[in-house]
Amino acid sequence: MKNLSEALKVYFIMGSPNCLKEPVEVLKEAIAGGVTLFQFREKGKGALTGAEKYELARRLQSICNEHQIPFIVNDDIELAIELDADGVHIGQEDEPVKVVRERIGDSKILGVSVHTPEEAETALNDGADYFGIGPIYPTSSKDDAKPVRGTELIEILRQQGYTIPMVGIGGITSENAAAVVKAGADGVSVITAISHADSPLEAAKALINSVEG
Ligand SMILES: Cc1ncc(COP(=O)(O)OP(=O)(O)O)c(N)n1
Ligand SMILES: Cc1ncsc1CCOP(=O)(O)O
Ligand SMILES: [Mg+2]
Repeated sequence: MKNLSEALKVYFIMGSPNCLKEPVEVLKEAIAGGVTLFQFREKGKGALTGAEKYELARRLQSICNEHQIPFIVNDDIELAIELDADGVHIGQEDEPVKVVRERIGDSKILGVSVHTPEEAETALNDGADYFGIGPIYPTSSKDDAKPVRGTELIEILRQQGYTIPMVGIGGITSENAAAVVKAGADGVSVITAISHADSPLEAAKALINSVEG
């Protein structure tokens, strides 16, 4: 894998509830458009469970593997271990960072959502490899999202000297992505901007262009 900061440039997150067409097609197009990292987040109304969830994860993972795109699993540590995924992403309401780091080992990527400088310090000390920060802008993809705070926390953490890779998340589009990177993020993570686009390929390309400036 290239370095993590590069891999976080355009981080596509998706599960079947986010897709207007076949998830496999959406992911293939997003990869053709240049996304650099993928998170399997099978969550929300109509989300698959059990064998169906496992099967979809496996199919999406094999597409990622074919294209050397790291495959990250959201929340479900069991699934990540079973699939030998490249990493996991957890939030403050998920299993503790320390426990997850022990379970997945040092060679896997561990992403953690942080909303305050205190959470950032703890997550870093407990083994996080990158921070997910948001919602930066209003989002309709997460019912229990915290209040929107713009790019403030990214700026604060960079001012405090944090060098850990960071991505912004929440309501990010090709129109506002550049501001997130300007604030100090290594990249942007998006669901809708790609999964609901008429052309996920063109949407991914536009995001890459905005992030690269
Ligand atoms: C890259 C990235 N950042 C933040 C999140 C949100 O994680 P979390 O707070 O655990 O919420 P859920 O996604 O589990 O609903 C993320 N998934 N990815
Ligand atoms: C998972 C998550 N965590 C904070 S906002 C969000 C949803 C991001 O989705 P979108 O890119 O569609 O706003
Ligand atoms: Mg979570």
